[in-house]
Amino acid sequence: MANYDYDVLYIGSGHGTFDGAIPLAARGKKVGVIESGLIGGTCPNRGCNAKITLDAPVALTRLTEKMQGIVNGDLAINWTANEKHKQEVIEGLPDMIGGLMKSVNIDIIKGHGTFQDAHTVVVDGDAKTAENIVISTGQHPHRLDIPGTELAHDSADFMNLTHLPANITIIGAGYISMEFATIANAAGAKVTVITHGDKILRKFYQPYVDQIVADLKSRGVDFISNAKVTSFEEDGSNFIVNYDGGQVKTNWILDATGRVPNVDDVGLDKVGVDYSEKGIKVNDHLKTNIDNIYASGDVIDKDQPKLTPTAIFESTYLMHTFAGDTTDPIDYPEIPSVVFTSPRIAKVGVSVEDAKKNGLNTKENHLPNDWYRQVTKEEIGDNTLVYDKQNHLVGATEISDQAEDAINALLPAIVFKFEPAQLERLVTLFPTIAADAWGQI
Ligand SMILES: Cc1cc2nc3c(=O)[nH]c(=O)nc-3n(C[C@H](O)[C@H](O)[C@H](O)COP(=O)(O)OP(=O)(O)OC[C@H]3O[C@@H](n4cnc5c(N)ncnc54)[C@H](O)[C@@H]3O)c2cc1C
Ligand SMILES: NC(=O)c1ccc[n+]([C@@H]2O[C@H](COP(=O)([O-])OP(=O)(O)OC[C@H]3O[C@@H](n4cnc5c(N)ncnc54)[C@H](O)[C@@H]3O)[C@@H](O)[C@H]2O)c1
Repeated sequence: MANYDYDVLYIGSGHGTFDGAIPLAARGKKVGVIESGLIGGTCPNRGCNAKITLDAPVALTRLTEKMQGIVNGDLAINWTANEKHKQEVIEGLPDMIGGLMKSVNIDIIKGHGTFQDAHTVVVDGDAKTAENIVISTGQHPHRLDIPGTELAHDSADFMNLTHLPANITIIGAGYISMEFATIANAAGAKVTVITHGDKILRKFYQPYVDQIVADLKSRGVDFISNAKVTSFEEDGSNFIVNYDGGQVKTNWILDATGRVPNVDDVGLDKVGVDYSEKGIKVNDHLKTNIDNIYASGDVIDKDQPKLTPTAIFESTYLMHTFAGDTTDPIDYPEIPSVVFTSPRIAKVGVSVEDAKKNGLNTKENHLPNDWYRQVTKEEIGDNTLVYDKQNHLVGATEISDQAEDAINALLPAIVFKFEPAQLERLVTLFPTIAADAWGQI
């Protein structure tokens, strides 16, 4: 067998890599990780962790708003202090993740990796060879191809703002648009959202999305729908967003029109790896069309949501493959997703739409009728539970302040198809959101 530098070499150090690479190296495999940016990739440095830190005061102000009269006094978010706190929370993460890698003798190779051949990746002129290579290069923000596109900013720029612009215009109607519209509005910015269709958060249950949009509108967020943005212009120190039906003057533009897989500049054509604009094509073993080259995380062209838990599941699956634990194909469980608006919308499993199409039973609950949600005077809250013909819970979606935790609590029953007798043995703490999600309260 050829003498390679590594058993497994990963390009990229995000969740698509490190959750699997660390236990793999701990089991004695020689592992290398190439990273051109911050160790840990998007989620810790400019994604989930940063975003949820900025969101925490939003959730707090929403709670105190509802409790006015019981607690007195308005709260205001100090943006500059919030951004600084976010930075304090995340700035140690690359060293922490890098430290975990080094503790199991993973070589961290700083620089941009490109394939030279199927077993060789070159980083700044240095060739690194490996028996197996995992492409885990993630995605980057999509930018509108219009005049003045360079005047807009992306999600990372938003989270690094040390001062909040008075007026922000957001293009797009997905996760980033809705989460950042919520955060910016709560911190005092005038927010306008421009969408090219009339569907917001199109992958989430629309009656719940409508409630989020109505709430944001009541808080002063403007929505301009069915608008094709045609250009951005400078207007002194401000900007103009031109669209087919008019224009918006603004201090700051966020282009939130999606993310694009990092498939360029990796040398994929050189080694003949198949890919498209949706990402790298893999089989049910996460293997590309080249025998020893795999892919993991957001860069894969897949039906599963491009989220951190999916990337963790894939890197863990590849760890078991490379360690020799399994030759089975990957078997994805139901993967939950949540949009961290305030309130949140979360979901897992069979959607309400599919349930209705397929004649499955659905049970709708209006949560403000539930005493536990009355504790915090929750006003916006609904969930729909979906049951199969044998009465197993197979899907759930919820809009509420703690929808993410409610869905997490229901997850085991959905993934493992718990029987009623098993449910009886699940004794949850009381009173808690997990108990409430099960209808035990
Ligand atoms: C604003 C935002 C908020 C998000 N919030 C959530 C959330 O709340 N929950 C959730 O589950 N998901 C969230 N996500 C998605 C989540 O961040 C991604 O699904 C996850 O980070 C994917 O991990 P990955 O390892 O596939 O890619 P990444 O984390 O993007 O890692 C890829 C790494 O590869 C490196 N790289 C690329 N090309 C090369 C090369 N040629 N050589 C060397 N290195 C290279 C990059 O520098 C990067 O560090 C969010 C994303 C964004 C942008
Ligand atoms: N809570 C979370 O888990 C979370 C939060 C943020 C981001 N993410 C991840 O990051 C990804 C990227 O987020 P995102 O919000 O940028 O993408 P998205 O795919 O959720 O939304 C993109 C939006 O841009 C619109 N759009 C696309 N092209 C356009 C055009 N030419 N003009 C106008 N609008 C256009 C789409 O219709 C859509 O509304 C998500 O898909 C998700 O995988 C997850």
